Amino acid sequence: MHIVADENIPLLDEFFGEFGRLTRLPGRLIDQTALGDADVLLVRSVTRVSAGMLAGTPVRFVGTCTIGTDHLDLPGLAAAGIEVASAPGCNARGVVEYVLSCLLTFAEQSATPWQDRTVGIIGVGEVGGRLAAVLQALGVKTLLCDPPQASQGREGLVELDELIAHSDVISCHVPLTCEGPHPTWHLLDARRLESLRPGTWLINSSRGPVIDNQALSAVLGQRPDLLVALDVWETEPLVDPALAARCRLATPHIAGYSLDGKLRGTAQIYQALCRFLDRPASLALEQLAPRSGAGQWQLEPGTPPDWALTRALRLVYDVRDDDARLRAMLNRVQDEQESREGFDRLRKEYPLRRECNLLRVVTAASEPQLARRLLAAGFDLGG
Ligand SMILES: NC(=O)C1=CN([C@@H]2O[C@H](COP(=O)(O)OP(=O)(O)OC[C@H]3O[C@@H](n4cnc5c(N)ncnc54)[C@H](O)[C@@H]3O)[C@@H](O)[C@H]2O)C=CC1
Ligand SMILES: O=C(O)C(=O)[C@H](O)COP(=O)(O)O
Repeated sequence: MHIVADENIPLLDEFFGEFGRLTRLPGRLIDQTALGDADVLLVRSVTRVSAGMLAGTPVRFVGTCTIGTDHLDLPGLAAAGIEVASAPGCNARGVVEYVLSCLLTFAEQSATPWQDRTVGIIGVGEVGGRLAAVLQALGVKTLLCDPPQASQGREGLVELDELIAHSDVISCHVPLTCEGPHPTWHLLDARRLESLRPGTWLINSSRGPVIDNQALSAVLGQRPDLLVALDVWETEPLVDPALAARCRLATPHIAGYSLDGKLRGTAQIYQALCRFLDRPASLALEQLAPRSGAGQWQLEPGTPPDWALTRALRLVYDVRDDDARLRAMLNRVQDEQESREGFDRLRKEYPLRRECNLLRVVTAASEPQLARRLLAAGFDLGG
């Protein structure tokens, strides 16, 4: 068997070596010619895969080690009889940590406590659902919008315009879709962006085109009161430098880039391939992954209780580091091609980031009450 895979997928040899020959390629360079006689294609989010691309190749299985699937032509691949697997939820915890870190940063920048703000969450699936759970456990008021779930009878959800009208913070966690009853392409368009409440904090770690970037740049030019964090960009890997300059936080699509999240993605696709080939999945992530990050964080002795959670979050992940790296790259590059390459390099050479064990950090700091609330949220805070 011949497997062609994005070189940025970790543990490729360990999980897929037993299946046959492995060819690693930069994800953006995988095309029909590169596939050659491949039977299996393993990608992350930067490789667009359609039935046309696979026509004439032996590929019968496509696995994406990511949550998002907008880079795959799912109906076309299904019609061509090609099996497709993705990795739901694999890096959701990392994205939640990203959003929490944005909240802390905006709170510091605006000298406003984030716990007092109403957080509107658009898309309440793996990421949005976990974010809502942890915020609610911390006593933060949330407004949730998810029309697909509403149409299936889920209660307690609001319409998007109502969410916008009543939220101090808005965080987007929808898939990118252009068709169907609830498309998300330009979900936040000029009209909705103009209607944001004064001082709104807006965070997008879903997909770039969920927000009309041109409209956002124009609105930010008129509305310095809005604090915006963008992890994803409409023209990725190209970042509009003027828009980045108007955002308070700008990062290169790394919200879910914990090592743990990436490894989970690989393991989920390994299991899916084993199912497809009807063979036992003999390898488990626990055997192959480096030891968990648990225990590496310690709060300073005497950290005041009301500061413990903030310190714990900052220790685990600090979005300001990723923001600084992207801005340094944007300042350095001479042209758009260098900018594209710089964006991809920041992701390829991403520093080691482990998911948090907030609960352990907080418990170690003798914060039993806080720990109990976090635990009650059902938020999986790490092993
Ligand atoms: N920046 C990053 O590093 C990462 C980005 N993502 C992106 O985040 C997206 C969400 O991830 P998950 O929560 O795991 O996906 P999910 O599929 O579990 O949840 C998405 C939710 O959005 C809802 N939804 C769909 N259309 C909607 C609409 N028009 N308005 C409101 N809600 C709508 C769905 O009903 C679903 O409940 C992914 O599709 C991916 O594109 C995911 C992981 C990492
Ligand atoms: O899982 C997703 O969906 C994501 O957005 C990934 O974190 C993106 O990772 P790459 O495909 O860009 O490595």
